[in-house]
Amino acid sequence: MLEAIQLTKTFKNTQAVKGVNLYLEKGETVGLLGPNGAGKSTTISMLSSLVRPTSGDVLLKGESVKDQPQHLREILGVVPQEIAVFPELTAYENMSFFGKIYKLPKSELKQRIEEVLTLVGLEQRQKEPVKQFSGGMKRRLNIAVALLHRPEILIMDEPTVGIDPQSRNYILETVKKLNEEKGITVLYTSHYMEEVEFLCQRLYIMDRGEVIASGTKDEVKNILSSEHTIEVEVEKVNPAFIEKLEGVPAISSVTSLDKKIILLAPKKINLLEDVFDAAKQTESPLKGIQIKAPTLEDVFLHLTGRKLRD
Ligand SMILES: Nc1ncnc2c1ncn2[C@@H]1O[C@H](COP(=O)(O)OP(=O)(O)OP(=O)(O)O)[C@@H](O)[C@H]1O
Repeated sequence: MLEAIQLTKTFKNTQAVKGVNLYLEKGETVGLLGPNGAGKSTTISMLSSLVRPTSGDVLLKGESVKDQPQHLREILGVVPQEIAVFPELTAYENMSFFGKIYKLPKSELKQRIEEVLTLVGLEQRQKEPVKQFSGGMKRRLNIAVALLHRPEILIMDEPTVGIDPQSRNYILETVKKLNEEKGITVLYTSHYMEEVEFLCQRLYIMDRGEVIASGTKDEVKNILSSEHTIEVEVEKVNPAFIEKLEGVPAISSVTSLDKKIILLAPKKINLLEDVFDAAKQTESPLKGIQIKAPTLEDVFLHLTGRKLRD
């Protein structure tokens, strides 16, 4: 339905996006995952025709949107990261303002506003000025604005950052409902692995401007299917201990995070003895050891050497 072909964006000296390919099939919810600065917002701005690519193209139903972004805008709803509503106006007045911009017929406007405000759970609060809303309520209103013109595709840029858990759950449930009941195709940008796990059928992982892994959730986890993760808890990370572990041939990656050292190694190999030996030789007291199946978070760690939320 919507496809990015070798999208690239360079800002002065920064190559924010470096040849990204991705696609959305009708009816899917797709996750775009990556840490801050990975290039997610720039990618979706190009996908939505808000930013012109340095090179590459965006295809809607197989046709380039470069010279005709209007058709894309008609069927696309974009929920930006920043809240883009007027604080002095009520929720209803905000919706009415954007409805007029979208040129919704007057006869339809009132009913449509009520429909979308109900969808995001704000129908009871529609007469209140937005400045009285919590951060989560403002974000829900932001989503309502994007839905006003009945888009077929919804692109959401980290819609749950910095809000209370209740609003977050509400937003996640709303996105699920929009996809499952209304058939809206969703591209959901996030740096929360668990949100993508809950919502999406497929995902793209971006880092430093590039897609570094993609596929269904299982396909991405299978990148590490023959590996297991060993989490070693320590009182203090001792560089000599890390160095010793890095010297163990069977360990494919060693990452230290706070007071945890995360090791990846083939499932067949029992590493416990090597870990205990390394700890003893470097006089590093251990607080605990856990062996786990890899998660999407581990895949990210393995591919980049960093945690998603550094
Ligand atoms: N208008 C701009 N001018 C210059 N550099 C920019 C501009 N927009 C983005 N960048 C840079 O491009 C890179 C990618 O930024 P982008 O906002 O796309 O990442 P992101 O993955 O969405 O991160 P975040 O979660 O922080 O929004 C960053 O290094 C950023 O500083």
